[in-house]
Amino acid sequence: MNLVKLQQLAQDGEKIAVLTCYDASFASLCESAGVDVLLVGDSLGMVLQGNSSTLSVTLSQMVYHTRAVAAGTKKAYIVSDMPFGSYQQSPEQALRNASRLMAAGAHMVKLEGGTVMVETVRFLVERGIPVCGHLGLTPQSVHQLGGYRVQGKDDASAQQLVSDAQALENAGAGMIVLEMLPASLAKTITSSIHIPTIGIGAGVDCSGQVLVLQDMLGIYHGKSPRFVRNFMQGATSIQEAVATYVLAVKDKTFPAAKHSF
Ligand SMILES: Nc1nc(=O)c2c([nH]1)NC[C@@H]1CN(c3ccc(C(=O)N[C@@H](CCC(=O)O)C(=O)O)cc3)CN21
Ligand SMILES: CC(C)C(=O)C(=O)O
Ligand SMILES: [Mg+2]
Repeated sequence: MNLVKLQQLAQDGEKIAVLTCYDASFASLCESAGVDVLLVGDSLGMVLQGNSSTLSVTLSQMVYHTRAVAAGTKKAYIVSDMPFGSYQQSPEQALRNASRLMAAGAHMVKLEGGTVMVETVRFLVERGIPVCGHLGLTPQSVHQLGGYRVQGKDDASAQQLVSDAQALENAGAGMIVLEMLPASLAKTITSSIHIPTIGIGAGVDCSGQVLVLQDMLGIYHGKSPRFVRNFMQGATSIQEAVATYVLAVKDKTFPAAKHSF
């Protein structure tokens, strides 16, 4: 998989199946089950480390898990989260730290934020590092947002999110994650830009979907958000559950209305 192919899939209306992945064994399994993109997410701070937010995740931890995922795959496209504090200071800081993730095997880095990140996104992209944006519920801002809540519910914030997405695309972003937005707004954003949108709690009309692997296998220790479906129900193996997820994303049966806002 590569970015040109991902953008082609989106243009052709074929949905992109993404899962988070933190290690080589699951990376290999997800790849053989047909997952298009593996996201080494900073959600590992909650899922692997048991913290209540992603804020404590370090760059060296992201490098370690990126290496593991890269070692377990041959063809999957690997996107790695830039952790909290590793890119907000300056474009130069972001380049230095994104380079470590790329050297560890990432094909693209993801960072949270809209218009404020435009200069940084352009700086990275012009220097050869593909960048994924992340809008809506941006978990690294949880203490500012007041919890893991749906975003973009009023007209002003919805308008801001549309212009943030356009600004990220203009800056050279190759893809954008949309997290916990009303399905109608995610649809509007997706049709307002030309790069793929990957939704999580953002309805079925994004170009693709992402879930945390442990959530969709029903093995996360915390309470599952509403947008999660347990794909182990009815499956006889993890491999089959992941393959069912890929099919459900491709045929647009996931997410259903009950997983959306
Ligand atoms: N295991 C896991 N899954 C995730 O999807 C995830 C992480 N960790 N860590 C990083 C962020 C945090 N996310 C979260 C965390 C909690 C809710 C949650 O509790 N949602 C409730 C309340 C919704 C509301 O009040 O509006 C829900 O029912 O969806 C949602 C997203 C999404 N990401
Ligand atoms: C949930 C996805 C989008 C993420 O950013 C993560 O896993 O950290
Ligand atoms: Mg993340």
